[in-house]
Amino acid sequence: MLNTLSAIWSRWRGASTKGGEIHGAILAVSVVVLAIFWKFWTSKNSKKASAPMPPGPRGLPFFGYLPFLGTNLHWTFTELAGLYGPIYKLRLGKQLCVVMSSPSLVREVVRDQDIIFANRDSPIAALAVTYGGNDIAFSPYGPEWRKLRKVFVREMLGKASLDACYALRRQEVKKTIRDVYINKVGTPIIISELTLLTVINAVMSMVWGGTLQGEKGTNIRAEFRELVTELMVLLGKPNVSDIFPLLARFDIQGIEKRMKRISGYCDRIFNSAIDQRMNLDRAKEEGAAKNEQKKDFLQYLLELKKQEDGAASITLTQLKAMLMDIVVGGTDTTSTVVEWVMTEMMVHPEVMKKVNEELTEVVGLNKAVEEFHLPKLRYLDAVVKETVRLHPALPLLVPRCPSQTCNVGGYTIPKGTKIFLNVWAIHRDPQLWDNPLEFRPERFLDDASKWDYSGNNFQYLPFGSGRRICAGLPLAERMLLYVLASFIHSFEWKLPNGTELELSENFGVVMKKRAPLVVIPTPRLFDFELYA
Ligand code: HEM
Repeated sequence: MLNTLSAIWSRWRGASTKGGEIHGAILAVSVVVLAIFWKFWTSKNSKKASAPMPPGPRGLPFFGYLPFLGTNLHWTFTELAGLYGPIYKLRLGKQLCVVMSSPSLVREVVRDQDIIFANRDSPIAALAVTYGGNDIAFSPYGPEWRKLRKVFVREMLGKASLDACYALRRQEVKKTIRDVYINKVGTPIIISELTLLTVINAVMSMVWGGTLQGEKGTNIRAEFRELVTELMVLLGKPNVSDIFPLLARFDIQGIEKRMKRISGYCDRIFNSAIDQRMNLDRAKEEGAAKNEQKKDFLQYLLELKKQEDGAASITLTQLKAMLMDIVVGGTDTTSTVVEWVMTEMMVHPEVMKKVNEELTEVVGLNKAVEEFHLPKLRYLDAVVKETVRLHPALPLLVPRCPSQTCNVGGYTIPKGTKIFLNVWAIHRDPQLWDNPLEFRPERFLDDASKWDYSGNNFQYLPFGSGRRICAGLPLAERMLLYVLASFIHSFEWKLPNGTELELSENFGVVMKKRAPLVVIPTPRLFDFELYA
């Protein structure tokens, strides 16, 4: 490079006459600046190249560490951190994985190098059910993902839109409470099933409001509950096709095939809802249908789809993939957290007592819970926060994948590595939390501003952090508290005689309780009109 510059310099000298000294000085300075830049750049790269790979277990040839993983991945990962430290690598078949479990490393990934790590390593099962990753959760980082996420977070889940569809959520929660009051008082109920159906009903109501009503609608919701349950199980299963891509075309476990079947079923329902909604809109334009007062998510999305050339316009496939994100991402997660909260309260009756007292004070025994009560339910909020500390619904978040080779914690992380952020371990780290295994909601009351779900405190990340933080957070927060507060305010919940409560976990894409919680409701409110 220096030779080339001196050649230009001598050619220029020959040609120049006046002002030669000034230009000469400029050129000399340029040479020095370029030389410094060159030195800096090469030394930076050589540092990068010399950074070692993280330590980690060797595993077996071909299989890597796969045979030793066990069923509870988050436990194995936490044990390995005890041996290798907060950042280590392991191979699962062909796939290189790096597991991190300290707030400072998480910070490097989701804050300092967020763009590099904003990609997903999408499993085949997820691609099969999200129209090839055309949704928000599994699409790669880029302009399309940014567009979808903006529509989702700002338009659909903005405050105005969530306020506008409160009536739809309320209607479904009330329906469940009425059903329990009429048909289930005194009988054992699997709380996760009751909650999942309530949340699916509420979410579907918000998604397509008035369409798909009546018996057809009821059947579809019941079927959806089963499909979502199966889908989550399949998503959480280690898939040979992901681990050994050469075998992917054989789909040995049949996971892809089953996912495609579920996806096909959902697609038919989405098409039917879209057709009905478009017919309704056409009728409205022609003046044949009454003006509807509530706008559901499908209407928002169809309006965006209509803006053929607009920067925010979306395709029909993207629209349906986003519906899938709401139905799948928003239902099982919420009902799982409700089950964990109820379980912890059963284990800690003194906590349940305090929640009841708060509800009596804030709402009153002569009224039903409304969403405007929620900000005042500070203790219940702390109970939920403590529950998701100990039982984060996604203990390893959704794995990320760097788009280029980079450096984290002084180690080289090659492009394409699958990154697990072990939030479960961070939430139970004794160096970060006093008596971490103790269930003590009060820890979240002391300094409420320090604890929220925004992902800015890297010690507490139940909804993730950074660009890929849960896109449904505003809705999740409302739905979680509203469903819980309504259930607890309306009924007293007791365990069937002789029940021995345990808190063991079942690892999956969403971490559930191994044995479902069974509880018996009795009415708590005096006025039976509140159940009507
Ligand atoms: C209690 C309920 C919920 C929990 C605990 C939860 C948790 C999470 C977590 C941990 C992530 C991964 C974040 C990361 O990688 O940093 C995530 C992503 C996501 N969640 Fe949620 N979620 C819940 C409810 C919802 C709801 C109600 C919706 C939709 C309405 C939703 C939609 C999504 C989407 C679309 C993503 C992917 C975001 C992206 O990749 O850009 N979630 N969620």
